[in-house]
Amino acid sequence: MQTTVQNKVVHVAVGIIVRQQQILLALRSSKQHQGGKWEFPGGKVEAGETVPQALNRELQEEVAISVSQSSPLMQLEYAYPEKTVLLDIWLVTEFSGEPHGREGQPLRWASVAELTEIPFPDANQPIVARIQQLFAPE
Ligand SMILES: Nc1nc2c([nH]c(=O)n2[C@H]2C[C@H](O)[C@@H](COP(=O)(O)OP(=O)(O)OP(=O)(O)O)O2)c(=O)[nH]1
Ligand SMILES: [Mg+2]
Repeated sequence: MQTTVQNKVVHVAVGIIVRQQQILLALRSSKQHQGGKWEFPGGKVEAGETVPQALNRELQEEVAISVSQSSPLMQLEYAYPEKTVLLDIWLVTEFSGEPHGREGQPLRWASVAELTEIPFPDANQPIVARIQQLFAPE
């Protein structure tokens, strides 16, 4: 008999945090899923939360900023062998606080051009393409 291992989709709020044409990245720890890759900060949406609420909470917990302006950019579902994620990706264009890795994770600001050279989780390629499109000169 064939068994299908497909747990429910994990809904994740992800922030593309922009300041002076650069984007904030955080290094996922080697112990995490997709560890050792750079990510756009964010995390799982909890029961009863809206996505903007989850985004604000996660960005506060992970990089110590408060979102003051954001807009939805795209949604992306991706099936890793071990789980499926629904990435709910928001552009964060205004925030307060100076970002730092509150969980000890290294942070970096990357230009849009640099994004193609950086190792991201496998799901992220369409996000990078969308950001490049967004920032492309006319
Ligand atoms: N934050 C973030 N997660 C991503 C990206 N790309 C990608 O595939 N993911 C996946 C990795 C994880 O399976 C999931 C996010 O979960 P997470 O580990 O950040 O969740 P969390 O912050 O709530 O952390 P935890 O408390 O469960 O450790 O989404 C990305 O760019 N940013
Ligand atoms: Mg996270």
